[in-house]
Amino acid sequence: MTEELEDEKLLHKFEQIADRLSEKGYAIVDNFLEAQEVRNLLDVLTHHQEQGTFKKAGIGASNQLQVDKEVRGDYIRWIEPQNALSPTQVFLDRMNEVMRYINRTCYLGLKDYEFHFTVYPPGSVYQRHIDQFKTNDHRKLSFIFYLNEGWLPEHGGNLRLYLPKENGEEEEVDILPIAGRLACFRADLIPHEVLAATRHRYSLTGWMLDQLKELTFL
Ligand SMILES: O=C(O)CCC(=O)C(=O)O
Ligand SMILES: [Fe+2]
Repeated sequence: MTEELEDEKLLHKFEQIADRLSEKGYAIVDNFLEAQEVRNLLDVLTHHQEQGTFKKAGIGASNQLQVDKEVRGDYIRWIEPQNALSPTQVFLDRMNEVMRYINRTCYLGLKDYEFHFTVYPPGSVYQRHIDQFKTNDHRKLSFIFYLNEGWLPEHGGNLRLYLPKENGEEEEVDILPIAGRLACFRADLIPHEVLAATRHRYSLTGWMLDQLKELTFL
């Protein structure tokens, strides 16, 4: 593929994200990275797992950490951009481009982002929640990038969004966590949950913030 055509395709993906976010409050884009780039990210995740650096995820802001298996069963490892391995850097660079594009078109005033690697063991869930902390509302957009090759509907593990409708009811949207798929939604508006899967479910999860990360404790 020529470089120009590649740029055009990428721009189209950014447009899709921005348009769908402003129209519907969520967006799904497939093949957000090349298949090989997705595989490289899964290799990095596996490497971090072998290092034993994943931790059981908690609920709420870090200073009121609570670990509750019923509510949330995933394991996470935060990314430190300054120490990121090159496949992770490729992902972060792409997210940076997304952030700049969204800022030019959606005026959300995004200033920074934070991401972690995520593993849901078989049978684990994340019960219905929204991603904005009560004590810290700097998370504007939520992003999940899935790394699961050969994922089939019978494996379960959907991300289920509950979209508010005008009549006060909700519309459910189910999203399979397939390799190369990026899901994003308004962190302040859209309740969602992760359903149990029969396989390990791998992803990168993160947020775009309207404040620099090092200031979000303010
Ligand atoms: O993995 C997903 O599909 C969603 C994860 C999620 O909701 C969260 O980490 O807050
Ligand atoms: Fe969430």
